[in-house]
Amino acid sequence: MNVRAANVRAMNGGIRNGGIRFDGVTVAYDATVVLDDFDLTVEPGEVMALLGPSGSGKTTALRAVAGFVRPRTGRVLIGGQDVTALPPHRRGIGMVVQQYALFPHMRVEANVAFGLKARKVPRGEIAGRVAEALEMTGMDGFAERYPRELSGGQQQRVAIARALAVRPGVLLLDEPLSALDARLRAGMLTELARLHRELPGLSMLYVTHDQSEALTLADRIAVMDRARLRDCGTPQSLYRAPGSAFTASFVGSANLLAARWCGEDAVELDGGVRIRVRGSGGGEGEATLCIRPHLIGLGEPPGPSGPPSPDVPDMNVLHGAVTGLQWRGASHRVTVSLPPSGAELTAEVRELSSPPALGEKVSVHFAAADAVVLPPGGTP
Ligand SMILES: Nc1ncnc2c1ncn2[C@@H]1O[C@H](COP(=O)(O)OP(=O)(O)OP(=O)(O)O)[C@@H](O)[C@H]1O
Repeated sequence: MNVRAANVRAMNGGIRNGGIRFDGVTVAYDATVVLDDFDLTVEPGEVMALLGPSGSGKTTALRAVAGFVRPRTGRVLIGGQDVTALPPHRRGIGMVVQQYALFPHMRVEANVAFGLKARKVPRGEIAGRVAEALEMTGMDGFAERYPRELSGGQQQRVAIARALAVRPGVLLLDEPLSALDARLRAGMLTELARLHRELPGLSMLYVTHDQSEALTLADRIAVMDRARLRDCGTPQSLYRAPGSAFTASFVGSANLLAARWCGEDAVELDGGVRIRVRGSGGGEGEATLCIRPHLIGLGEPPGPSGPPSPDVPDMNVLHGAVTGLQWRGASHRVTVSLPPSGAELTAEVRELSSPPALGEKVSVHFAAADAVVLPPGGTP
């Protein structure tokens, strides 16, 4: 067995108590409730992303697991054990925050050893555990450096090594990549995905407001809004069938239009434009129509047997004028204003060789199956 495989095995052997449960957790500062009756379960070995706008309570939820804030009511369980009253160092967690938080006066190896010493790991074991954690994060060879002698990405790897050295059952990550530039971020995301594969027992709770990080890494995403859990599901399920306009706009980009039911499988936009929608059974009254930009085509839809035809069943064809055009390298984003209401739809299409001009009249099309109806509210 090579050194790396041996390290991975040793670390896996040390990971025991994965899994997190928030059981009705409320956190308040004076009269302000910042986490409100929060229930969420992270299974052993699962990566759960906490996604939501600034101030929605993501970091507070993480700090409640770490033991840095005390819930006013409710319990936090790690590996099935109620840890609500335990101090942070007895919870079996590792934590990585945005700003690395390495001790500047200590070499890398001392930084990584810090948590082991604090936990009174026997001296003879520490060097091996430090080497193991540095190897896991690709930082072997940097043990003698000071943090100031490392790049931002390298410092964050050391921070991850430090968190892993204690062989936690739970790894808490608070926007760990947000201080890095885009290229480094992509590399670190791949690294974290690899760690997740190599340490299948390790649960991760990952706070981010970057949905691409959540979509890439998470097994499930918990969407938070104003101190509450809004939605929770796999990235695919939240993307394809979001429960609300809020979730739709946070997980992927979405066209959200105010609409009203007008039949079993149709809604009407302001001004009477009728849209065939997914499913049947319908509803009543106000609704929000959600269509993902990449599911909208520009021009008339292709016909079933070659020539274009607007009569393809279950295809919506709308006509409007171009109000926005963005080139994004591999794609164009074309925004079209629909008369008479002026509601706007944005289509993301493969790069166009001759894009339409602003003001030009165009058609757009999308399948009924791609038009999802959500509860009302949340439209711009
Ligand atoms: N120590 C504190 N005292 C008072 N209010 C606090 C304290 N810490 C956080 N808050 C408030 O709690 C709310 C939730 O903060 P939290 O940091 O959990 O949000 P967040 O979703 O992580 O936001 P961001 O994405 O900006 O980090 C905010 O309104 C914040 O101002």
